[in-house]
Amino acid sequence: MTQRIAEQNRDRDRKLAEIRRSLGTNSLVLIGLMGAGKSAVGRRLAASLNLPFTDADGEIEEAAGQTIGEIFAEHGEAYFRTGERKVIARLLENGPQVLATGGGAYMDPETQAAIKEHGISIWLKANLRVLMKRVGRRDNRPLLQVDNPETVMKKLMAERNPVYARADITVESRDVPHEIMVANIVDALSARLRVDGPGEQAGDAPKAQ
Ligand SMILES: Nc1ncnc2c1ncn2[C@@H]1O[C@H](COP(=O)(O)OP(=O)(O)OP(=O)(O)O)[C@@H](O)[C@H]1O
Ligand SMILES: O=C(O)C1=C[C@@H](O)[C@@H](O)[C@H](O)C1
Ligand SMILES: [Mg+2]
Repeated sequence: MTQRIAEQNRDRDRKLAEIRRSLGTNSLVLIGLMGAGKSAVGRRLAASLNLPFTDADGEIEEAAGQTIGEIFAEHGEAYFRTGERKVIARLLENGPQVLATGGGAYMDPETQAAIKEHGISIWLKANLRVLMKRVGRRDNRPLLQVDNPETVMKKLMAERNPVYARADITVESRDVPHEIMVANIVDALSARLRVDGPGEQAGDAPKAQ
């Protein structure tokens, strides 16, 4: 039994090292709807890979000196999207890292192209029930500050899921411990590496070291 656990640990460490090596200067970029777990799971994924973690929403707030709610209220969504595009383009220069994007970021064609060039995109795909349960915990998401947030979420799912589906990797975001989500992402990345080889993971930046 102890031997089996030791073997599993070795297998996991081997996968983590392979992923880390294959990235070169590219980033692992988490995309998906509000509540998918990009921030919470991304932070733990970065820790497992011994990589820096960056949260685009946090960086936007820092650059603006305002919360996302304040930016939406004072300047509107279009202004937020322009800032988001610029901040993510800048952050993508800082790989290797795990980068959690805001829910709408991947909908922007320029951002999508930049992610393709500098990273591996990972869609955390969750169903409506899971998302609504999670976003109910906080009121920091301006798009959901409406009378019927579930109607908005359904509309966003219909609009965005076909676009998120272009991601390099899709991982189902379920109500399981965050560490299980990390293991699922590591397995998906590792499987993709085996299919594509270490040199085919993302855009033009150097991959293997
Ligand atoms: N696998 C999971 N199981 C249970 N709860 C989770 C899981 N993943 C995330 N959560 C919880 O759901 C909530 C929302 O997650 P998180 O903030 O990471 O979402 P997000 O994708 O970053 O959303 P946003 O686009 O709004 O930033 C958090 O309280 C988080 O701890
Ligand atoms: O899904 C969205 O459009 C958003 C998600 C959040 O991460 C924030 O980026 C902001 O609240 C907008
Ligand atoms: Mg987040």
